Amino acid sequence: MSDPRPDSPTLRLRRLDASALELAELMREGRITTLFQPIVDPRSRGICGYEALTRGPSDSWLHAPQNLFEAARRAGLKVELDFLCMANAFKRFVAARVSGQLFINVSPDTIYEHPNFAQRFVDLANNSGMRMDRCVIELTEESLLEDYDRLRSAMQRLRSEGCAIAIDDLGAGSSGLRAWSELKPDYVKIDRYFVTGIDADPTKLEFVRSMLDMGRAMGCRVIAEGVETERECRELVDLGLDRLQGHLFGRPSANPVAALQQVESLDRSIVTYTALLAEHIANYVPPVPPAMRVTEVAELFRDNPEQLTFPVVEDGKPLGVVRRERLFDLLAKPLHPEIFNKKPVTAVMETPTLLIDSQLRLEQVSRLVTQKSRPRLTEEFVITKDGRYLGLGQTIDVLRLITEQQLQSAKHSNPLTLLPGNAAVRSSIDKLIESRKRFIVAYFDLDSFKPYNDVYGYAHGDQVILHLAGLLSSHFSARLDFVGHVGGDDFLVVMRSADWRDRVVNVLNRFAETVGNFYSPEHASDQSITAADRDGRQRKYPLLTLSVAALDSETLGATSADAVAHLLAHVKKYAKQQTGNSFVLRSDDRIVDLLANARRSSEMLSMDQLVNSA
Ligand SMILES: Nc1nc2c(ncn2[C@@H]2O[C@H](COP(=O)(O)OP(=O)(O)OP(=O)(O)O)[C@@H](O)[C@H]2O)c(=O)[nH]1
Repeated sequence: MSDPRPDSPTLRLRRLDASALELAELMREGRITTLFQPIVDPRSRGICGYEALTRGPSDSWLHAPQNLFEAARRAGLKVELDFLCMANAFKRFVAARVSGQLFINVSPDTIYEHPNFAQRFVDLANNSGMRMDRCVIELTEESLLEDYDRLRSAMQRLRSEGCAIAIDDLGAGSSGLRAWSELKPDYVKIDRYFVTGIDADPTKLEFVRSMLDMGRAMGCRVIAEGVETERECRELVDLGLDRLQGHLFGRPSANPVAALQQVESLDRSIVTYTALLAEHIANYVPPVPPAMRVTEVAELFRDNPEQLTFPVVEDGKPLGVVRRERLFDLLAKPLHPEIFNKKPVTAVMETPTLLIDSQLRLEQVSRLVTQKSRPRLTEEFVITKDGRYLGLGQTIDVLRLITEQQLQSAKHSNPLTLLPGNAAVRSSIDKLIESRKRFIVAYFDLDSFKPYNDVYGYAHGDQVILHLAGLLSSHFSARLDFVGHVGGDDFLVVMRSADWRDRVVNVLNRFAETVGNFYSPEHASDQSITAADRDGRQRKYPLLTLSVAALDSETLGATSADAVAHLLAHVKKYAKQQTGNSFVLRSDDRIVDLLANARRSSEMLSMDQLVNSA
């Protein structure tokens, strides 16, 4: 019986059989298209590579890669199709002259079936002028088989040529973790299932976090694919993903895009990156061999009007650089073309030249490149990885990234204490609520700070604020807790340490012990100062104390940082009404006075009482 549905299995099988001929024809005619989708480094906010994706002719049923490869498998043409795709991708990528790596899909079946896969891969790359150390082989997890010895030896050979290895779609099949442990890839790509909607799904978040932890432990970079929304991107950047890929950054296109369009979540991410490294600014410029003649290099410069520098590289080792301006100045002199044109480029290259290791931090790079008496912003230098040429860097990029990073952290931090400000605290609370993590948030506020400022002046007031900031930073865990300075004498601490109560009490005790240091001996012995109140009347004020108002997220029911702030305002009012150092917590529907608790039997006030009293 025929099945009339257009997507029915019967129709699909019939089409597959009929398409064997069509496939053989389009392979013969080379009517296979390669598209390139950018892969982004969130640290440098730039494109660092592209995945090559194959498509059949757009007017054919074989346009979709799934149909194309399935038809090839049934027709026994899978291996040949794979090699055709590789050759196509190499050719188009080299012709596009973009920088970065090329991620190229290889099915492990092809490696098993072809007796000498590695050699054929190397030959194809060499024939297209594609450097092996720019290639990343993506092995699809679904088809990873048990013959790891075979796979490993092919990968070893390719690695020795400089090629990197990635495991694709991690989490989609069942063999990914074993492949990860057996093959020790340079990259793993997390299946898009875990990425889609990660911002609203705590389980997916935990999965990705664990994969990232494993990646860190194994020295392997983790890529998230299928990133489509700003919210997903923000979540992934905050988690610390090494690479991102998806429609948000660019759809697959025949001409690889050289620059990333603006992505708000990347620009606005408040991330304290460990370090920006030289590798983040390396821009791959095809090098020239030392034997290339000066006249040919001059021709290259003419063909590439934007190019200011070409590296001279032999077997991966940088020998020097040749610069446009100097070369043309030289050739402009009488008789010089005749003298130099036929000479190899080594006769005119700049050597020794500055070589920067890819792992140097940008601050160190900046020091090295600006050491010259008159550093030029557009001057390029060579970046190496393990002594081999990786790309060129520009002084202006070093300075741009350092400045951007400084602006980012300045924008989000308090200018006096340099602690994160409101935006960062809110985002940390929102994130904990979204991931349903328990936390205690506490407001620290100085009591009667205005009179202190009036008597001692702003500069002394600043010293007290800095002292309190120091106490908070040193008493809370940098890993689990988050100390923010939300303005004036107000601090917010988001606590996840189990011993949070002790930590708060210790801050209060330490503050009480040290506050006398900020007063004159008379005021300290008097335990008070005299200042005008808000109505202009002189009155006595005790030495500075702290009010701490805290909320337990378990009993909150709050769905956002705004709601938390609203609830906290009530608790703060109650804390402010207590004399001396105070520490109150809203837990369930009650306000618990924790300091009073420590001294005498628990004193509790229901929320109704509190709201009525406020
Ligand atoms: N020295 C200094 N003072 C500041 C800074 N920012 C705000 N202030 C002052 O801090 C005081 C804060 O005002 P309030 O919160 O009403 O002061 P308070 O007297 O502690 O009032 P309560 O919190 O109700 O006890 C004001 O006098 C502000 O001018 C700052 O960066 N440095």
